[in-house]
Formats: sequence, structure tokens, C-alpha cells
Amino acid sequence: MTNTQLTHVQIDNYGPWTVTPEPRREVDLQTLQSRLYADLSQLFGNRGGYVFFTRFDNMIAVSNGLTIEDHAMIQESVGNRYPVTMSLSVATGTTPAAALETATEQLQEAGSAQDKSRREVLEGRHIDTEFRTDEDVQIAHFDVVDATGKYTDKLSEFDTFIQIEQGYAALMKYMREAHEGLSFFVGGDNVIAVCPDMDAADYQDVVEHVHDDVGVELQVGVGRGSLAEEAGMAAKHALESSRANGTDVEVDF
Ligand SMILES: Nc1nc2c(ncn2[C@@H]2O[C@H](COP(=O)(O)OP(=O)(O)OP(=O)(O)O)[C@@H](O)[C@H]2O)c(=O)[nH]1
Repeated sequence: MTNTQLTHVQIDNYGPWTVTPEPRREVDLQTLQSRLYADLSQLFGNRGGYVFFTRFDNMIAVSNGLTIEDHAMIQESVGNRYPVTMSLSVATGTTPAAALETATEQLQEAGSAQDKSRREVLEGRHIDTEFRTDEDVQIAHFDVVDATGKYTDKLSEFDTFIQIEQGYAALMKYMREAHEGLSFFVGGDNVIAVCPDMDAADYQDVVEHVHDDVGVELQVGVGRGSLAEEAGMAAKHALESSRANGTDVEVDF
């Protein structure tokens, strides 16, 4: 059974900060956001976690293996080095969507994202070591079949972007609604999904749904592990098998 531990990361009072005392230069905001994402990717990633940038002012981490103390250290490190602070809320659930719902509720109960007095909230609990298993995290790595031949080498970069984003939009919606999985665009033509227990037939159905919906052809590799890093690496190898075998779906368990 999957037991995904997710962390909702939210920059504190960021909206007001971006316009106080007057609107800040957009290039500086873009630099801050991408540096914070890069730092969090290393801070969570060095402990086996994955971070997804979602909206940049809010991010989502798969944090299995990280304790609340690890989170406190990450929060302190960012607070010491950035002009903004961030709140962290950790939760687990029967599905990734359920875990994130709990994490977000904990944060919302602590105060608004634009509340001057709500700073560096650290809520929730991690999974105790004794309860960890190597089936806790299931990750699916989706990729557009021959994106280079069909789009990158044929269309303008913006028209390629539209095709990839439409595939992503259809995928993220269907995964969320039909399976309570959470899908994140990670660059190029790739989407990484954090999933509940799903089997090869479920993934075949997802790939077919996206094709019928928006005409984008996907292939997917799926892996499991006790940490995001292990599940994600197994998923990448499974995706390589799918490329080699010409199949839509390869599941590594
Ligand atoms: N984030 C991330 N991006 C990747 C990964 N693999 C490839 N990409 C990106 O995706 C782009 C397209 O590469 P591929 O998916 O290998 O190319 P393709 O033309 O779709 O060919 P096939 O996948 O073999 O059908 C690359 O230029 C990278 O930007 C990955 O594992 N992670």
C-alpha cells in the first residue's frame, strides 16, 4: 500500500511583499523564485525527496524519509538566506490528493497566505521509521512519444509548448479526478506523477484517455520505493524499457 508523505511549501505573505513598498522588478522575483526552487530541490533531494515547483510561490514536496526536524532545518536555512520566509505543512494520506488536502488544510487553519503575522509555520507529522515500507511511494514518469520528431523539429517553440501543455493539462486533470494522483510538469515533454496504488491497466487507461481527449500520445514508466528518489529512478528505468519495447506502459513491480 502506498503511504505518500507530502509537504505543502508556501512563501509567507509573498503577494504583499512583491508590491511593497512598490512593485518589485519582475526579473528579481523570477530569480528569487527559481533560486528558491533550486535550493529546495537540493535540500529535499539530498534526503531522497522530490520537490515540484507548481506555482513557485507554492510548491509541493514528496517528503517520505524526511523528519519534522529535517523540515525545521530546511525552513531555517531558507529564512536565514532569503528576504522571504516559508511555511511548511506535512501530511500523509491514503492517496496523494488526500495527503495534500490535509497538508493544505493545516496551513489554512494556521492563517492566510497573506497574513503578516503567519510566518514559518511548521505543521504536521512525518511517518515513523518503523512504519516505512518500500511500497510507500509510487511514481509514474510520463513522456510524449517522439516529441522531437512530431513537435520540436517541426513547429515553432510556442506551438510545441501548446501541444505539450495540452497533454499535461489533460493528464493532470484525469489523474486527479479518476485516481487521486498528482501530476507535475518537470520540463521538456516530461510529467512526473505521484500516484496511489495503480496497476498497468490503470496507466493504460490514463494514456488512452489523454490520447482520446487531446490527441497527445504518451508513454509511461512506473516505479515504487520507500523514498521519492528510489521510486522515481525505478520509473525512469521502466520508461527506458517502454521506449525499447515500443509499449505504452511499463511497470517495475
Ligand atoms: N525533466 C526531465 N526531462 C527530460 C527527461 N528525459 C528527457 N527530458 C526532456 O524531454 C525532451 C525530449 O526528450 P525525449 O523524451 O527523450 O525525446 P522524444 O523525441 O520524445 O523521444 P522518445 O521519448 O524516445 O519518444 C528532452 O530534450 C529533455 O528536455 C527526464 O528524465 N527528466
